[in-house]
Amino acid sequence: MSVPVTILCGELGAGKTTLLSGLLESSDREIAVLVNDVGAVNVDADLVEARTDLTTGEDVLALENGCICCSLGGELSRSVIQLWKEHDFDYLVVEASGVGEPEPIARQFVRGPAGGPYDLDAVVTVVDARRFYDRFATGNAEANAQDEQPIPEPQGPDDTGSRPLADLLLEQIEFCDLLVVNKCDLVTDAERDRVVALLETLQPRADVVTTEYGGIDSSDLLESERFDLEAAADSAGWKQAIKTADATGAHEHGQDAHEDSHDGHATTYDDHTDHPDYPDHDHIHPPERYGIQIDTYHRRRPFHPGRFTACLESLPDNLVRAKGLCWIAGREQQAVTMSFAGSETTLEVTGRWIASFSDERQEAYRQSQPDLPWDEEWGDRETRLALIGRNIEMDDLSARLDDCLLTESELAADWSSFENPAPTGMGETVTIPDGD
Ligand SMILES: Nc1nc2c(ncn2[C@@H]2O[C@H](COP(=O)(O)OP(=O)(O)OP(=O)(O)O)[C@@H](O)[C@H]2O)c(=O)[nH]1
Repeated sequence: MSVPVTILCGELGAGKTTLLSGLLESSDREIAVLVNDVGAVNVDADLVEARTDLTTGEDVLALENGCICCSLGGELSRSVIQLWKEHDFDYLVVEASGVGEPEPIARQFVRGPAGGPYDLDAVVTVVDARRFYDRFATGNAEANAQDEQPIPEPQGPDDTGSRPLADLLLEQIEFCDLLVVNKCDLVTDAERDRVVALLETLQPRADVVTTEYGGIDSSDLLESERFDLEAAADSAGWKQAIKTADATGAHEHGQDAHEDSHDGHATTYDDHTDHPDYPDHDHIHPPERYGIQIDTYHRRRPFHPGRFTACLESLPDNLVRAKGLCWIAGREQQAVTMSFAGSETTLEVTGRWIASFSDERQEAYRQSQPDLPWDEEWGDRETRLALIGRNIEMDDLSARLDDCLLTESELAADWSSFENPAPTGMGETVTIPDGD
């Protein structure tokens, strides 16, 4: 029988080890733990080893050579298979380092060799409620006054740096089955509720529990059978927002790309009203009183590279998350993914526009994707962004983005003559700091 696995993720210091230690103490199962920490000294392994009820002395296996996701192909699989062969246990918890992406780890247990002896049960992300609130949920001062909540004191710079770890934190939130909102002793009830509402927007599929010092019932965490790879990979709030916009016809099939289109589709959730396009869950959506909004921005006209990157340097404070594909003039081949997570923005080449391939290949791709929207002149090139914010003027943001689109005369100009900081090679990433 395969051994169930829980992957435990979360920011550095969010409380993963605290939660795990409590779990090892309270559970009567034989739990093996795989810890991956960054840094030379593996503090967590020592701590967890001291508490684990396995007795061989090798119960906690540490992947010390850097990051779990970099050593994934080989070391992780080898380690867990070796663990399985040499020890007797009935559950495995993988504590990912605070800088590990959960998806590649999860894939190892689904499609990799570790998928044989193991069965991935759930991906759990621990969130530090205080830090999350201060970073993402405060909104503007006016909004806080409306909510009659004191404006929290700034916490000062994070010892881990706020980015790209903020981006990674959102990815950990966007790819998980259970969110544990820890350190609730450090927030007020109202702050905690806002954090929960925002998390439910960012990851509508996950269950959310709130804890202090990781105090969670082991049955909530182990053998929950929550994991579903495809659903997890597809369930991020921003992806759902883009899908919803598509489903509600916000798409312009074959529209003249020279014509400005304003098809942004804004959603502010009503209390107790289920979103029509989140099929697989039944919890209440982020209520309107928290002022959380989701919008999509879709245009079939390229951005001017200079104006667009300047705009990304000063995105509104209340924008929590933005992600999606961008069409940037001068990058006619590259489909660029823009990702904003609270402070900085990254632009990464994540693919090629189908329209940049030979006619033959275009035809083959289009046949395999008959629903792909296609413009006579520009093909599949387009910008399609999901925007998630709190008390934010989405129309103003859309107008600011529109100002970055090429003007009529720029459309007719030589786009390669524009100064262009956007990345060029596949996988290449450019980080644009917040200039404010
Ligand atoms: N106030 C408060 N402190 C907590 C809570 N949970 C954990 N801590 C403290 O936060 C610090 C970090 O907790 P850890 O459990 O080591 O966090 P971690 O996520 O394992 O950290 P890394 O291994 O560095 O990624 C420790 O000092 C804990 O005692 C909580 O609910 N409230």
